Amino acid sequence: MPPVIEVRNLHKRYGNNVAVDDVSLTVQEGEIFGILGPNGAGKTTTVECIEGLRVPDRGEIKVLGLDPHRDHAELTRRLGVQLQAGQIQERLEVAEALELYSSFYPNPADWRGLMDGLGLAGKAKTRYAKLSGGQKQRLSIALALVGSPQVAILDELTTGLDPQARRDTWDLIEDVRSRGVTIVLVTHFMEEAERLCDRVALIDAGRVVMVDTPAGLAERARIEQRIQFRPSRQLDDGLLTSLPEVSSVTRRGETVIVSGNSDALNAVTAVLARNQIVAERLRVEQASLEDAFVELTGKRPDATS
Ligand SMILES: Nc1ncnc2c1ncn2[C@@H]1O[C@H](COP(=O)(O)OP(=O)(O)OP(=O)(O)O)[C@@H](O)[C@H]1O
Repeated sequence: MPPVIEVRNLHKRYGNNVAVDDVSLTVQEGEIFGILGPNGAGKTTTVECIEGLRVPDRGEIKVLGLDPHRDHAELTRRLGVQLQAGQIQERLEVAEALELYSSFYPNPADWRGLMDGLGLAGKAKTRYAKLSGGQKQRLSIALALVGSPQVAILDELTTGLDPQARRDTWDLIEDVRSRGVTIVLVTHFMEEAERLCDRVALIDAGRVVMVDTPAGLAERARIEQRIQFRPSRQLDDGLLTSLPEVSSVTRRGETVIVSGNSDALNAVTAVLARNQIVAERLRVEQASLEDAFVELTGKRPDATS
């Protein structure tokens, strides 16, 4: 089956500023595909080129076999895009907005169901301008899905939502995917990517660093284990940093955090035993997507540029 989205050697600059240097990626039908990267990495520019909102300087893009720029009108009917603030009329009420946008599409979704699913039923008669930030966000998700798109592109899906609304939105996205919709998700939230995405492209400085499953990325970052404990008495970090199995030792308050390969736990406990130190509140964690992000880009996912 041909990929739903195919991006080859995308390059886009704004004046002298190269926003996207060389991005290639493919998204298969029915996937939830994540795009992760630090601030300014070129994620939004990449998806705006995919949506046909920006014209690439170089490279090729095909979405559902169409050219996003040349076939923009056709693609708009088949692609769901989250509208940004400013693109929705302030005076429209929630139900009016959903009804209006659903009328633009040949086979719209049940907009009342979307309104309920996104917890907006109580706000049906509220004007857009009077909604809270989280409610505006939920309406923008509903509007992205109201046309029953084959592909939905969601940029910063749950930014501004409280934890419960975020989880409800994840459930909704999984439900949408189970109906065969292909989803591209730009996100800063590692937990979101781990929970939802089948594959993730990690983008840094306008280039794709790696594409893999969230677990695959964590593994490829080669941080296999993280060990946390509180030593029962004073511990010289040098005892641990000198171990070949250990790559780093840091401290958070009284807690010692050791990263290392899969033999690190045995090596660390042996050293502690030799020095009559008990590892209290011992916890061993496998590497997360966040660890991989930091390892592969040298930046934190929530850092501002
Ligand atoms: N309209 C524009 N005009 C000029 N420069 C821009 C424009 N849009 C983005 N840029 C610049 O292009 C680069 C990539 O921006 P882009 O918004 O694509 O990154 P991003 O990964 O989505 O970042 P963020 O996570 O902060 O939203 C940045 O240096 C940004 O300042």
